[in-house]
Amino acid sequence: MTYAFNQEDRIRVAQGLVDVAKNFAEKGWFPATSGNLSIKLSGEPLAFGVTASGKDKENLTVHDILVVDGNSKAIEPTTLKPSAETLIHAEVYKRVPEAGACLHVHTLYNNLISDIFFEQGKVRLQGIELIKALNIWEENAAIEIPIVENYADIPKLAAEIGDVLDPRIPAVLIRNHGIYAWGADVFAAKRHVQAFEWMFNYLFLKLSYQRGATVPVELAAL
Ligand SMILES: CSCCC(=O)C(=O)COP(=O)(O)O
Ligand SMILES: [Zn+2]
Repeated sequence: MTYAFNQEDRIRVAQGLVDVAKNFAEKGWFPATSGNLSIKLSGEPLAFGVTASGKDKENLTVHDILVVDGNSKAIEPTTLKPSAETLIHAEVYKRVPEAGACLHVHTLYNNLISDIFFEQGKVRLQGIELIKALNIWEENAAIEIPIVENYADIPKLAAEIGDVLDPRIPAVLIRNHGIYAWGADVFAAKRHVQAFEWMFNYLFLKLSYQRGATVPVELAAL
């Protein structure tokens, strides 16, 4: 298969990744080099720009991005190694053809929620205004975000994510690991990550209050 992607498109993708990384880094969403990000290049066959493995995403530059194919193999000359979790991005793009960007962050609240609700296989959110950020507009809407085990075997983890994902819900949680969320473009994917993170913070604090916990002032002020 010949890959002849447009260099202007490549620049768009690399810059888009740097911009979204800056936004998430300001929120502290890339602890200890965790997280990875991708944006699809235009056209067929599947090719996407993805962050290189082990880079400090808090200081991401366009030199930390490489272009890979649907098998997660680099399709340009590079010394960079694609993210260890690139297969998950490829799986999302194969299962959700309309997805144009896929973003992964490890945060405290997505980890807590993924563990608390793991046995149920999903976490339900209902009646929260930010559900509308997912383009779901019905009154008192309820959504369920699937949760999968954190397999060390990445092909197995990617396949499991592909099996459980619900095309109506643009995210999957990995137990005690983080969230993968996607959207038609990087703007939508970023909005989805931000909405889920806010709702997980909300849910955790609400559960804590209901169970009689005294919530630290700095968290209560979020
Ligand atoms: C230090 S975090 C462990 C790996 C991980 O889960 C992650 O998101 C970052 O991996 P990458 O290869 O994309 O740097
Ligand atoms: Zn990760």
